Amino acid sequence: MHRRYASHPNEVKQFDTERLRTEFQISDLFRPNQLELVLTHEDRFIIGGAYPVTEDVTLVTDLKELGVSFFLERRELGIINIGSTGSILVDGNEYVLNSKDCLYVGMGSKEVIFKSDDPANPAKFYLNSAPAHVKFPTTHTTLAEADSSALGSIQNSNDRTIHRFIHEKGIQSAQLVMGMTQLKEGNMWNTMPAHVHPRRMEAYMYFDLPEESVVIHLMGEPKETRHLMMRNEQAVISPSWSIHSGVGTSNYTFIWGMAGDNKAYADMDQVAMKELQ
Ligand SMILES: O=C(O)C(=O)C[C@H](O)C(=O)CO
Ligand SMILES: [Zn+2]
Repeated sequence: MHRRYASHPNEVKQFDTERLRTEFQISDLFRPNQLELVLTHEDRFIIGGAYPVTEDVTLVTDLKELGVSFFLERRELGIINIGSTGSILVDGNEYVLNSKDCLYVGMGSKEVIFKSDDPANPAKFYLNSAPAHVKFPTTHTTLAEADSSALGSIQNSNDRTIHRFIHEKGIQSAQLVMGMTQLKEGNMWNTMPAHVHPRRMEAYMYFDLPEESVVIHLMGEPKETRHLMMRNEQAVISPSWSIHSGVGTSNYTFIWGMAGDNKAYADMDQVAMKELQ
């Protein structure tokens, strides 16, 4: 498991591009037949990828890092499949996930195994995990069953659909909140006007982005913004004090995951456009 440390906004002001990428950007989440995990000290959130192609992938890590006897002993897990159909075995129970389905796995689940239906069209499982203090049932939600709403407009280049999977009024969790935003063709902006939520950290993972395209991700305090060039299937950590917004050279989809003091998706402190610098 890789590790990222928490940061102070005054320190981040001094970072050059390379340091910003080292601290906040996560590349190479999906390696064939591997599990990749990054633990950030921002709310001890874990961002990961499980990519079973010709072999199954099991949720295992160096447990010394977590101080427990199995991964989900004191944690919960959210999974969204960004590939083709696959399945997840949770303590022997099989859940079939089509593209863009979500599975929540509750605290206490001992064995989690990721499988692809077809090695020629493998599943790709994106993972978010947060510490948990209570067990909630393992729950599968399809994209059609998500709590979805339209946001933005073509005039503002941000006509998009927000799909909420794990949140206050959806799949129940201890603190994990997770969903996905799809931008319609010809729309490039996400989360502008920007916001912060000092109650929760957040991670974005951009995908469905053509190879030659980038998303210019904006982070930092509203009056001290920085940017990162994001490519397909890369994630970015957003500390609770940072905005998180982006503009692509084409449309794209991204998964957002949060952890912190509440699970209220709408609890955001909006930043007025004139405030941004
Ligand atoms: O496009 C958007 O706007 C988003 O998807 C916003 C994220 O869901 C978010 O930042 C939630 O706090
Ligand atoms: Zn946010």
